Amino acid sequence: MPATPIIAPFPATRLRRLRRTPALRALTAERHVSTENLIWPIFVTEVAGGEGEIPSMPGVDRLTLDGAKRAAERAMNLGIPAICIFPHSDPDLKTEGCERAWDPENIGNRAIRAIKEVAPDLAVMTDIALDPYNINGHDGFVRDGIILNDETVEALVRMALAQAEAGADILGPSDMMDGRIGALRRALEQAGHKDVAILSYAAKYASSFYGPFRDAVGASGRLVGDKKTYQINPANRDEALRCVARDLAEGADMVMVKPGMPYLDICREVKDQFGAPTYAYQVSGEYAMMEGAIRAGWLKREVVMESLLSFRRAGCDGILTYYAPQVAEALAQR
Ligand SMILES: NCc1[nH]cc(CCC(=O)O)c1CC(=O)O
Repeated sequence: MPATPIIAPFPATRLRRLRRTPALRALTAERHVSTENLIWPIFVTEVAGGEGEIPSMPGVDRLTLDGAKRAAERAMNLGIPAICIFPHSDPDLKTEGCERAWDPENIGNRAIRAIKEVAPDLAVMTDIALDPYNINGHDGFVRDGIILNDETVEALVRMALAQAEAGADILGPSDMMDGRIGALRRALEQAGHKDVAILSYAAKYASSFYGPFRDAVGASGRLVGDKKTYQINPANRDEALRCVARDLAEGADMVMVKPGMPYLDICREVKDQFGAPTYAYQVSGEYAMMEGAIRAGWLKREVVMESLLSFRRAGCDGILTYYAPQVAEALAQR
């Protein structure tokens, strides 16, 4: 933007001139959403009968391993560049020690390999946090009600190495422990995974908008307490910027703001201050709000594209959204 926008007084300036026809509006559109901007989060289950629609996320299914392969093929055919895997793990195999988190045969790692088989060019992103494998639903180890930082970071490193070994392209640490990015980056270098990217959930807030996601991965009933001792207070902006600065300094390649729509100010600020590849996560609760209202007939489906444009306007390079395949299909039909 020029420092002083030049604007002649009315009637020389009539801003409506450029809004008059679709062609003029297209010519003057400042931002676009394209398929290349999308990352598609999917839920993969290993529980027999665990597949099917997630009640609080109508239109989103938990997938079997075969379903995940089909989703990957669909993403590839649509031109969606990346898919992000969230495991719905067997509740009987969740433990306090979270050992399954770094098991090469856990459902997340099996899904990475299965997807790479059918869609080798699709970027596969993962989630790094202990919650899918933790008996108490937290992202870190719990001792006497306290979430342990340093012990958790060691486990996250093991988890990350297993994911890199399985073929992940982008690792997504979503745990909010301190020092994890540096520890992950060092371990990846040492293990020869020099080109595995880290998309840090750098500005991740302690949000109630994650509710439907916790239903989807089967963590809702388990979570003891809340995540406020590690995720950011929604009141804070400076702290989020310090988190992003810290994660970039420790070796993150890309950064994320999460949730999305209630935190657009943070997206803009992060992009302006750091100029790094910046992503927003349009989380499960945002999906549920829009989809619920659309299905009730209270909002039109156009709100989806409008919401995605808001991220582009706020400076995001891409968006993790459950709407990715739908939006890609709509864009392909234009
Ligand atoms: N590590 C957990 C994780 N990874 C992504 C999400 C939320 C995604 C969504 O709501 O769509 C969460 C939930 C949480 O922190 O409790």
